[in-house]
Amino acid sequence: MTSIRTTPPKTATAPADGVPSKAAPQLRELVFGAARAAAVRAAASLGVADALGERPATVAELATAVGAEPERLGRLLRSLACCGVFAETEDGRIAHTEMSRLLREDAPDSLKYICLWCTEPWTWHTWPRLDEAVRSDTCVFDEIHGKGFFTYLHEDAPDSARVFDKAMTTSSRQSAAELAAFLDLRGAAEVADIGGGQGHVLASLLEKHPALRGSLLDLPQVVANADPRLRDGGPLASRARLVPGDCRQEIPVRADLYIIKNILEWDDESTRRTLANVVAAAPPGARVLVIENLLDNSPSMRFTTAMDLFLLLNVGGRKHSSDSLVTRMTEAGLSVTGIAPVNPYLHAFDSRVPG
Ligand SMILES: C[S@@+](CC[C@H](N)C(=O)[O-])C[C@H]1O[C@@H](n2cnc3c(N)ncnc32)[C@H](O)[C@@H]1O
Repeated sequence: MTSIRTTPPKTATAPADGVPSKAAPQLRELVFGAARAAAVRAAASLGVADALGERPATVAELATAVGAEPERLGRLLRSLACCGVFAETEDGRIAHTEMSRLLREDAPDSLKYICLWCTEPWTWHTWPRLDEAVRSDTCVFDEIHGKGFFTYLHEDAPDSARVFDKAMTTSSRQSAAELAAFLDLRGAAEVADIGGGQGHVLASLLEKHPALRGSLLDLPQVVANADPRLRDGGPLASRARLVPGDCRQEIPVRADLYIIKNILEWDDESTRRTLANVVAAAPPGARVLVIENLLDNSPSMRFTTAMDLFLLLNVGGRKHSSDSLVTRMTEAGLSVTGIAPVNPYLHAFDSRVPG
């Protein structure tokens, strides 16, 4: 962010040539964003999209299928249809749209768990304290719960932890194939995915490169539910090592390539310690690939800037710009050798450990 205008132009909200300004209705809609998010969450929790097939259904049929009160379900669906999530046919039935299909659990590109994760109960306690987070340097989530986000998830909110892991697996699954296609792994025999979630990215890489071996490091409760392909008895188990741990404490893994994808989004001290631990564990010349959605160069600034605030609240973290990531990697002693898009939303920062 380079500059912020402090005095808006006088014409900012004035009607132009008799055309009523859209500013007031737009602002009213904006402050009702919570109603939109809650409506998507309710539809996902009720399983409405899963209950609706390719043939349009009446609200009554859907209400029976999901165990809802028909008149109220109709109100929920009307509100969603206004935004393009479901549509009402001329004879008053409910039909799928491109967006409502994404709420189906069995959709190949399903966003069901991402929608649930972004609207989990704890989010509704943290958003009202955004002004506090902006005013101070405290982490709102830690203040409310007296413990860090991941500790809270695993100690106090196991259902939310499961939603989070499924959401991460969904987004990994969607980017894993692109990452496997993007990555040139010539010369790499050992890869380590740090904070690799349930291991979808690692499994995709091991499947694509039959001689490659790999380690998955994540929190113990996450690694315990790793992708079955990587676990004992799984087809990739003989080439996979599961490493439960805390990457801010230690990274007990030697590899030629370290992948750090969507991890360096927490507080700066955690980022500093994680990168320092990678540098300490890696052999000289090892490759370190940091993969992130950026605040610059993003085709979805509305999503990325919202996620930036979400991270500020729950982990005292942030989304990065190219410059801020390069600065942190360089400060850790890494030589950044290139930045390339993996897909329109993700960028890979390639670097080497000195030596
Ligand atoms: C945003 S997710 C990213 C997961 C995966 N890399 C991906 O891109 O899909 C963050 C991951 O960091 C893990 N994590 C959080 N704190 C950690 C820690 N201290 N040590 C290791 N992993 C951690 C979480 O369990 C989660 O899997």
